[in-house]
Amino acid sequence: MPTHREPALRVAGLRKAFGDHVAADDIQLTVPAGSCYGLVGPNGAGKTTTLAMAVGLLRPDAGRAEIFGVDVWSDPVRAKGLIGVLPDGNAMPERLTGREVLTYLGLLRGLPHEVVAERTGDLLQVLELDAAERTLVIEYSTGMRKKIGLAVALLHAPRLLVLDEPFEAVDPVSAATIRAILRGFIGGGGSVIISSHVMPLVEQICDHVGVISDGRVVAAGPLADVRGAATLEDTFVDLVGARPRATEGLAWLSS
Ligand SMILES: Nc1ncnc2c1ncn2[C@@H]1O[C@H](COP(=O)(O)OP(=O)(O)OP(=O)(O)O)[C@@H](O)[C@H]1O
Repeated sequence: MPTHREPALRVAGLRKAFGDHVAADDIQLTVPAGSCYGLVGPNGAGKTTTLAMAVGLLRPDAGRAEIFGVDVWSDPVRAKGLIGVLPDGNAMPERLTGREVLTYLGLLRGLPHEVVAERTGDLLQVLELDAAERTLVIEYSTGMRKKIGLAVALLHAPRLLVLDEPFEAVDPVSAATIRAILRGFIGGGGSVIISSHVMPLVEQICDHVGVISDGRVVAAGPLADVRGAATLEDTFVDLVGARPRATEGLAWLSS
């Protein structure tokens, strides 16, 4: 039986290879309940692969993942009921309006009609998607897609939000709205994991951080412990190895 003392997410020994390429290798992460956890790493480091395995979207070659103590792979229905996921790429019904998407997915999750209607109205308003009431998702901008994805993730009032690049392609005003929603969610007892490349943002909203490089966790823990006296950006570059490329190779750019 899960208890409040269980971590929001615990993964151990997670591994995934695509052909010869090991995208995630022996990943260990613990996300304390009530925390905002930033998963950072360079392009192709394995963040999306790790999160997809952690939430039951991608079957690992080895290892386990637990949400509040519930095993994602042996008890998927219970585990998935505890989480709201904003996946990378975000596939969703496209020929529906935002309101229709939320209504459809809310009813599919078994929420009562009046609850779906109330929450849908609230989410569209708070995320400022209500002005695009007649717009189909297929016509949404990338930032609007992130926002409707976040609304879908929040709709069933999960205990843990897992958000892959929630701020990518989102304008500063919408980013501030999303940050406020996440703060409110954590203030209400929720837990959040976000993957991001934007270190100042992770530093601003996260209290824990995990750094992934080449499919491995190279640092993890409370933000203050991981970054020490430096900025997260500097720590990150130190940990993953700065690889500045000589610009002489682009000499043709100089006039
Ligand atoms: N379905 C797949 N088939 C083959 N290779 C894959 C697949 N998914 C991911 N990979 C590879 O696994 C590695 C890790 O990818 P992943 O998307 O997890 O990285 P990431 O840290 O999320 O990167 P980014 O920040 O660029 O989104 C990359 O080398 C990627 O090319």
